[in-house]
Amino acid sequence: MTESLDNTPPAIEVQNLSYKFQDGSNGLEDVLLSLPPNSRTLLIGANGAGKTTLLRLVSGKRLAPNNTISIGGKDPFKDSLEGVTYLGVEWVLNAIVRTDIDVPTLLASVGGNAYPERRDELVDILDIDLRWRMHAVSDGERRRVQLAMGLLRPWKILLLDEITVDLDLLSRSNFLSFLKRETESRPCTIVYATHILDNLAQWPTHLVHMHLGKVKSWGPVEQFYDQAADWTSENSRLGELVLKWLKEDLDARGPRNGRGNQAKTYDAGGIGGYGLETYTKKA
Ligand SMILES: Nc1ncnc2c1ncn2[C@@H]1O[C@H](COP(=O)(O)OP(=O)(O)OP(=O)(O)O)[C@@H](O)[C@H]1O
Repeated sequence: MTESLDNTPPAIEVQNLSYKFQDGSNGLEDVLLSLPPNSRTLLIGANGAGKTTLLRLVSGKRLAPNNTISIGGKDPFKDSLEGVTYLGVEWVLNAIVRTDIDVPTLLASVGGNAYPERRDELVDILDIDLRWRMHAVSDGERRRVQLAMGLLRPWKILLLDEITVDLDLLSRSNFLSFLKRETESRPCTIVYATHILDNLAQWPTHLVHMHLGKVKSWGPVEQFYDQAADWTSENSRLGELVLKWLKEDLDARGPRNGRGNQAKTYDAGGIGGYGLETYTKKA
């Protein structure tokens, strides 16, 4: 049965969520989260921390144990919720956006004509040329069309699994501003897993820090920024916080393949400066 989230505040509640993959390995361990309606959450963690696993479970694409995930009071897997949009790798790889097809046809195929104002706004914000043919566009242009397709229907929950890597800085900034306006103007909630923190410091309302399938810390962003009050700018504050988390996580995880030298961290001279020239090995 497909249910709609129309009359429910889009809160995401996760309780005692543990998940094992088919091969028996641990995916998630005892995850607890409570993300309020209209929040914008950044999901932070090193490669392999469990971000995609969590997003796929929350989206209802994978079956989670009973009573562990609730979206607006409903189970996203059992109720196959309408209004939950998950944009991740499978969606990015969809072959249709590489065929010789024009943009208006593509947008119409995902319901664009039912939401003409949203369609036109997205075309504008993502700077899409309606004359493009999809087999002959750049990766970033293709991604912009895909984003317009993915965001067209007015979702209530948006789960983004790093899908902005191909966007130039201005397109990404416009896209993130659009998402922020959405959460400020209608009942909807966003969780965004990303490694790219440029110009993101003002964006999130909440942070979730994952490591080895566990949520190490989560909460309103102010809580974390308070801990980092002495950092100079907003951007370096978020960047430095995440760099600190990832270094701690690497230390906690320990060496791979039984070799000590692979788990060392390198001081890049501060994230704000992108000090690639000043790498110094730490013990
Ligand atoms: N189907 C699977 N079976 C077994 N292990 C898996 C499976 N899918 C993922 N994993 C493992 O689960 C862990 C978490 O993977 P996941 O894709 O959730 O990480 P992530 O935080 O999204 O990483 P990234 O930042 O690289 O996208 C990884 O160690 C991965 O190897």
